Amino acid sequence: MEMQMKMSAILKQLSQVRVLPILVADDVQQAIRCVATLAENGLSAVEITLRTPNAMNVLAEVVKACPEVCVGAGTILTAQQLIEVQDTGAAFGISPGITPTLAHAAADLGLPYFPGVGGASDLMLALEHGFNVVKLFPSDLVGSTKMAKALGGPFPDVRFCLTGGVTLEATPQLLQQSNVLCVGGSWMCPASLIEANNWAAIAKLAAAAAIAGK
Ligand SMILES: O=C(O)C(=O)C[C@H](O)[C@H](O)COP(=O)(O)O
Repeated sequence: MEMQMKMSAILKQLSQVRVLPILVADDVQQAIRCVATLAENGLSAVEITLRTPNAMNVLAEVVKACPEVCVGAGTILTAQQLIEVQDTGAAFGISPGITPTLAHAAADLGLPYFPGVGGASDLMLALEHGFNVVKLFPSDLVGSTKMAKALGGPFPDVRFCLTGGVTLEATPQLLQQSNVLCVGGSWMCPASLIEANNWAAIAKLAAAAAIAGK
């Protein structure tokens, strides 16, 4: 599928679910079980961070095991990681920030990509490379909806995924800001519950998050 079509499909999905769970996992079976639990409870898109030694393998196996889920990769810090992410068949990539190298590489690869921004200069770099949907990170520290609203003045066509410090309680209000596409967060799949294989607890957190996104 051509990049623009892939991107449109992802944006449509994110605009429907509006809450993107962020998973840190190193064990393939736990990650598959976690992503399946999130999806069964209404969260049909997920970001798997590349923060653990086995994360790229986890990503590849989740992509294979959960074809009904829109699986993306997070914490992309290098162009090499972007290439590896595309090879896994992941739907999209996300970074906590933006560099010219990453922006060039993502544009060249044609992988749907959401760079991270913390302010206007980052956003201008993203726009130079054609990226107008970005992750605002760390959202709570750089002003959350106030920042998104302020950036909406000079950049009216940009939409944000607010990530970093987002909570269940804050979600409905954050999603009311008109240029916020979605929020991301790790609260519905905390490491302690994954370690404990407590899928029932994750199911409850996911269901509540899905409702908050409606
Ligand atoms: O590693 C990355 O690139 C990330 O994706 C960072 C995450 O977005 C945040 O760490 C999630 O923030 P919390 O919901 O506050 O845990």
